[in-house]
Amino acid sequence: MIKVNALAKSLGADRVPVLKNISFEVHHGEMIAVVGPSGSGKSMLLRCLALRESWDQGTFIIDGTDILKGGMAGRSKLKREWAFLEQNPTLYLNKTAHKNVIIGMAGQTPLFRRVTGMVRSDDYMGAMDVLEELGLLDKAKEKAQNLSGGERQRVAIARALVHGASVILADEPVIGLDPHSADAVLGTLKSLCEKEKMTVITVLPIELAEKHASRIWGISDGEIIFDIRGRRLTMAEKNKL
Ligand SMILES: Nc1ncnc2c1ncn2[C@@H]1O[C@H](COP(=O)(O)OP(=O)(O)OP(=O)(O)O)[C@@H](O)[C@H]1O
Repeated sequence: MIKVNALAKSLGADRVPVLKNISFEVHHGEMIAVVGPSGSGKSMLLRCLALRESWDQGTFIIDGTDILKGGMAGRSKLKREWAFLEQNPTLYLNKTAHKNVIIGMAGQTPLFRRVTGMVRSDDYMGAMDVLEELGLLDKAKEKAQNLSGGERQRVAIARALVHGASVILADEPVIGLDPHSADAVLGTLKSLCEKEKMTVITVLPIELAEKHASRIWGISDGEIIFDIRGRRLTMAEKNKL
């Protein structure tokens, strides 16, 4: 279980509050969509959870371990097992989509294979399977620099899946995709949550959140103003955002 209590974050010399008193509990297998207007703090929330930003205050407990107070062990477990997909994912632009996914497996690949560049055939096929699942089979041999923003996002998702991430934090992972492809990618993530108990926390547009998420957080002005199970938002909830 992930438990956050009273997370607060402010920025700049004036310490402008960006996140205020954020508290929640998340169970394995949930797919949570974060919705809210531009500038409300959605990306900052994900960045804080990924430990890419320091916290001004708050507690962060994962499966009983206090991540902010527990020394390096908890932090390195998080860095190892959580994947953070930013709006512009970091890929090796001169390497193929498939190679970018394989690189995500480096931690599980014996050193001699990493040094020699040899890849086990089941690793190779595993990466191909995930690329196919995400609708990228025909792009597997394409260099990342020739992929669109949405395709790069999916390569980053594939890398996280192949790497065996238990938690995925994704900032608008289907931006730029046509509706059919967006549904397919989010459907894959949802079924991984349901079947493999993976946890996803992702910034999404409202209509995709309503369709795919098991839970929706509405964020406005740095606060979670509603926390509901996945369903269509009421007009009152939309008006609060
Ligand atoms: N590095 C920074 N320095 C100063 N202010 C920042 C910085 N990063 C974010 N902010 C401010 O923090 C607030 C929250 O930003 P954040 O990027 O989390 O919003 P968002 O909800 O993700 O917006 P969008 O939907 O447009 O991506 C905004 O007011 C933004 O201007």
